[in-house]
Formats: sequence, structure tokens, C-alpha cells
Amino acid sequence: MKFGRRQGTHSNRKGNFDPNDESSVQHTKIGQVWELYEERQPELAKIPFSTRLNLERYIGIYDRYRSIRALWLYLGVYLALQFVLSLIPAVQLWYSGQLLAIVGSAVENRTVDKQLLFQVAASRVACSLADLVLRHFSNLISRPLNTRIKQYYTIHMFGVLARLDVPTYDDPLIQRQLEQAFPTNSRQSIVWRTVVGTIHIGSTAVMLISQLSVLFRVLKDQQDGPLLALLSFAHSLLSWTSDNNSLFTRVWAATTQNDDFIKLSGLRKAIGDPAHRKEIVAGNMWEYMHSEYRRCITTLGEDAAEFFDVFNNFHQRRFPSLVSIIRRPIHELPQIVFTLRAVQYPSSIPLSLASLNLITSTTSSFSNTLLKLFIETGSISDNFATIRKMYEMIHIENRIQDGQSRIRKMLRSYRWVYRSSLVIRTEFVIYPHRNVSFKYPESNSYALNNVSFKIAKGQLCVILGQNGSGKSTILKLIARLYDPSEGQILIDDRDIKTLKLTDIRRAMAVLFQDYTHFPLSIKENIALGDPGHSSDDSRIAKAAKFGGASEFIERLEDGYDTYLDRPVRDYYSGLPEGTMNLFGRAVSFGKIKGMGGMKSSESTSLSGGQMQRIALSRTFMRSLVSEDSELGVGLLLFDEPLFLLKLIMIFSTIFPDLFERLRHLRGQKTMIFSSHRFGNLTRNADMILYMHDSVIVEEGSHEALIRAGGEYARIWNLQAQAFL
Ligand SMILES: Nc1ncnc2c1ncn2[C@@H]1O[C@H](COP(=O)(O)OP(=O)(O)OP(=O)(O)O)[C@@H](O)[C@H]1O
Repeated sequence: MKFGRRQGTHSNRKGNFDPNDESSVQHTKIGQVWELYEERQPELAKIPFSTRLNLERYIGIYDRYRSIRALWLYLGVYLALQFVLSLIPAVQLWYSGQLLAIVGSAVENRTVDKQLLFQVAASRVACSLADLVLRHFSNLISRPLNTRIKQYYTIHMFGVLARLDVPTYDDPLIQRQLEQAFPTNSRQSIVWRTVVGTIHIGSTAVMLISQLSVLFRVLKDQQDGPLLALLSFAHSLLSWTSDNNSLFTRVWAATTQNDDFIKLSGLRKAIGDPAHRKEIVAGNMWEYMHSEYRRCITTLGEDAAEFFDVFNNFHQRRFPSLVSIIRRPIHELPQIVFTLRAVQYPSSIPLSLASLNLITSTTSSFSNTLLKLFIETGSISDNFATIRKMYEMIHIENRIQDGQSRIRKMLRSYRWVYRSSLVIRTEFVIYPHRNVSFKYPESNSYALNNVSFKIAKGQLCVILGQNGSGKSTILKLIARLYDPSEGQILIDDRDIKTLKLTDIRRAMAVLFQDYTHFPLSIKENIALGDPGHSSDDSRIAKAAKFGGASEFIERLEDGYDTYLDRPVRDYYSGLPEGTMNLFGRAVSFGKIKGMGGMKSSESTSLSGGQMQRIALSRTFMRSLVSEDSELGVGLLLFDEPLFLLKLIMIFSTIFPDLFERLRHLRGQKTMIFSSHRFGNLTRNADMILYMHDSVIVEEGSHEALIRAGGEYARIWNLQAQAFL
């Protein structure tokens, strides 16, 4: 059998545009690898400012910026500087016109007004110095402006990201918008780029209008002045249209379905990623990978490149367009007009030469400015749309909607009932699942199918079942990471959806199977279990002790301050260690690294089990809250915690009464374990839910299930002895 890619299955998920819709999308194949899809624009939309500006959108953004008051002073000065800077070319042009007048009168009267000439020359020098100084100040101001805007924007985006729940965050549409609005490696924020771009468009417009009016005044009395100006402008405009192949102003996307290129990219990624190094070396994979890499590159030739490189080559290979061919003779026309005029009226040569020089230099700077203006207006409206999206993202509704009832209120009422037994702090008494069914977003099959069960307060429940049977999903629904597609989950007879999410989350501690480590210190990693006590070192140490992590943490060089994966990389110069530099000195970083306290490795390796102990300590940190808080953790959820299960297995053989003690230690806390393992844990569980294919097939205590003689009993008899 040969594996193959499914053909013709373009995704129709939300947010993907359909490349088969040829009426709105133009498809171009760029070489063997890349497919470019461009949105067809109505002709009118290619003209900047032709589409209606929706002012209300921008006013909304302005309102938000009003809150950063310090910005406005900087911005005012920046604007004033840009305005003055945009007038300087017109002033310079005016002085050039004065020079032209001096040349004209010199030709006519054979005398030069020396004083005026010096004045004009000095003024031009002054203009260019003023330009230099103003630009310097403008750069000085732009730095703090950029930093402040970027910081404001970063905090905003952190908030946007932090508040999203699991299904919302996982939505590919949201992911794409986040990537767009929150580029990770850009030095300038899109907001600052847009502010600068908008100001630049304004100042360019001022510059063009002021230059044009001065040029008109200077040339209107010159012979052939208007004609020469017209020809030069025609050339500038044509050069803009013929160069306008750029992708800047269009909506486009490029993809590839080329197997060799995809494989080549995968191989390149794998070889450069330290995570794969162990397997590559131990599995002796490098020879195969190298030969495959070579084969793919050889097959694809020049096309084995990223999109922009291939796209540029593609355009360079194309024959010049008709417009760019016509552009060449038009470029020479002003010279031809000047030559003809000079033959006809030799005496006018100096003046015509000066006008020609003035016009060509002005129009070439015009054409550049115009080109930039067109590009910027095209991309600026996209930028505004992106910024607006970015601000609106704070209003993205989480898929999991918050409830209104405070658990604290429930607690009070229970306190009243249980006045005599104040030990009871949490009232997470029962967790019934009522006919719950659930499908993951974007999935067509049930992960849970009509599941019902009931767990009483303080019970130890073990959910058993094979891979993919739905165990973790139950825990995720109890933690309200997702909501059931059908049915209800009740806590103390209240629908979990009506309870405040913060209260639910505060009242439970979860250790997920696919737990993660945050790129923070070990101390922070544990403290995040209970952020309210993050500066309480003794509590963190206690949690680490419970989690079985304290011993190895204390042995680490930096102890609790160790970073497992340091999020900030060190920078080194590019000279390779062990080689000679230009002056014959051996390149060695040893001394520098020693002085700077830089480590040879930027990550500290721990074993899988040790990693799990840190995650377990975080869970215990959370459950310690219950010891001195009014609303403590009442429910502990453990998703296949291998380390904990192993510990329980070992200790239960040494201390036969372990489960009694656990029960006592646990107090009123309810515990739910998801596990594959049959053993002491299941034997001592108050309740076992045995799952198969998204359904609970058996339910009860160990004894009851053994008596029932079903699947649980069968597997217990086959396997359990090994785990005891
Ligand atoms: N995020 C997800 N998106 C789509 N489907 C998912 C997702 N997570 C799990 N599933 C699917 O839901 C079903 C139940 O998965 P679940 O993780 O609950 O199983 P499990 O019993 O915990 O398995 P394991 O013992 O391997 O952890 C599986 O078919 C799985 O493929």
C-alpha cells in the first residue's frame, strides 16, 4: 500500500478563502513549488483613496489612544517637525527658481546680481542644514514614541491573549488574527508603523502640493517650461505604472502542495531543532536525511526556495511590459525638445539647460515620492483594518461563557446548615454528569457519548479505559475547559454553567496529562499553582516536598531559581570558536563566557519523571490554598499522573494502610484520577468508571465490578497482579 495525499480536498473551514472561486481569486503557478492566489480587485480599488473611508472606525482607535496622554505631547512635536520638513523641498525649489531667474537675467543683461546669487546659495545651504537638524530631532522623538506605543500595544495584546479560553484560542481564525496583530519579531509595532505612515502620507501630500505650486510659478514664464514639465511627469507616471507589480497593495496568499518542497522544509527544520538531535544521532538517521535533502533540492533546482525569492525570479524572467518599452523613448523626449530648441534659438541654451536640469531633478524626486505615496496609501488602509481588528480582539467573546452564581454564596448557605461542623470548607459535594455528550470543535465524532455518573463529596474516583476512550475529556468538561454539546454537569444540583468560572477554577486543582512547563524559573512554575502566594517561599518549598521535587531541586546549581528553558538567549559574535581571527589570534569565548556567567547550555535537562514532579508540585501548591482560605480546593483532578501512580503503587505495598491515610489526609476533598492502570488505586477507589469508545460501560466499586464479572473483572484478572 502506498500513502498519498488526499486530492482536491480544499478546506472549507471558516477563515480559509476558497481558491476554486475563480471569479474573485486569480491563481498563478510560480515555478514548480508555489501557488499564488490573489484577490481580484475592482479597477477602481487600485486607485488610492478611491474606497470610502469609514471614519467611525478610526475614531474608535483614536479614543483608545487618548488614554496615553504622554504620547500626545511627543506626537504634537513630531507632527510639527514633519510639517516643516515637508515644506523644505518647496523652499529649496523656490531658491532653484531664483537661480533660474539669475541665469535668465545674466543671459539677457550680461551681468550677474552677485548679492542675490550669494543670498540664494547661502539659503540653499541653510535649508539643507535645517533639514538635517530637523530630521535628527524627528528621529530622536520617534524612538520614545515608538517604544511607548509598542509597550502599550504589547500590554494590550498580552491581555487579549491571556483572557482567551481553550476553544476560542484553538480556533484557526483567531490564531491567524493573533499572528497578524502580534508579530513576534518585529522591532516596530504595526501601530507605530501606521502612525508614521499616516503622518508620512500627510507630509508627502504637503510636499507635493507645495513643490508643484512653486514649480508652476517658477516655470510659467519660461519658454517650453510647461512642455518639458509635462513630458517629465508623463515619464514618472509611466514608470510607476510599469513598476507596479508589487504585492504590497494586493490581497494575496501563497501556498505549496509540492511534496519534495514540503519534505525538504521538514528535513531542514528537523536538523536545526535541538529537540530532534537525540533521535537523529541514536537512530543513525543523518545519512538518510542528508541524501533525501540533496535529492529534493536537486529535483527542484532553482525552485527550492522560499516564496519571495521564487516570486522575484519569476518577475525578473518576464519580458518587459509594453508600458515599460514606451517609457524609454519618452524618457529621452525632454532632451530632444531641448536639442531642437537649442538648434532653433542658440541664445536660449543656458536658460533652457537650467530649466531642464531643474525639471528633471524635481520630477524624478516627484516620481519616487508619488510611488511611495501610492504604496503607503495602499498598505495603510490594510494597517488600519488590522489595528482595528487588534483592538476589537479584546471583545472576542470566549466560547465558554461565565456564570453569575458565586460559589461563596452557596458556601454560606451550607455553612448555615452545617454550623456544627465548620471543618467543611468546600461544598463541592457531588459532581453528577447528566446525559453528557461532547464533540470537540471541528470534530465530527463524539468524544463522550451520553455519559452519566455521580460522585459524592470526598470520594476517590478512578476513570479507567483505553487510549482515546474519553477519560481526559471528562476531566476537561468538569474544569469547564469545554462545555458539553448536550446534557448538563451539576455541582450541588446547580448547573456548572451558572457558576462563576473564577470560583470553579479556584475550587479545583488539575494535573493534566499533557502538562507543560512555563519558560519561567522552577519557583515560578510551582508558584503559579496559587499566584496569590507566589512570594511565599516556605509554601512553595512545602508544595515541592509534597510533589516529591524538593530533593532534586535543591541539588540544582541555581536551586528554585533554575530556568528549565531560559527564555532569553545570549548573543555571541559570529567568529567561530576554535578558529583564527584576521590578526592570527585564536578565537575563544571561554573567558568572556566565564566573566558574563553565561552557561554552555541555555536549558537545564531534567528527567521526564522530575518534570512531572514539578507539575505535581504546582498542583499541590494549588491544593494547599484550602488550608487557610475560606474557599479552598475541594476537587483534585489527575489525568494519568504516572509519577503519582507509581508512588502510590510502591507505597501501598510498603504501607498497607496508605489509602486509609490518604483518605484521612484528603479530608473532604474529592479526587478523580484518569488512568490505564488496574491496581491498588482502583482497588481502593470508592468509585470506578470503566470507559470504552466514549461511553461508560461499567460503574461501581472494585468489589462490585469484580462481582459483576464484566470487562473490568476480566482485565483485572489478566493484568492486575502485575501492578500490585
Ligand atoms: N483537542 C481535541 N480535538 C479533537 N479531538 C480530540 C481532542 N482531544 C481529544 N480528542 C479526541 O477525543 C477522544 C477522547 O479523547 P481523550 O483525550 O478524552 O481520551 P483518553 O481516554 O483520555 O485517552 P488517553 O488515555 O490516550 O489519554 C479521542 O478520540 C481523541 O482523538
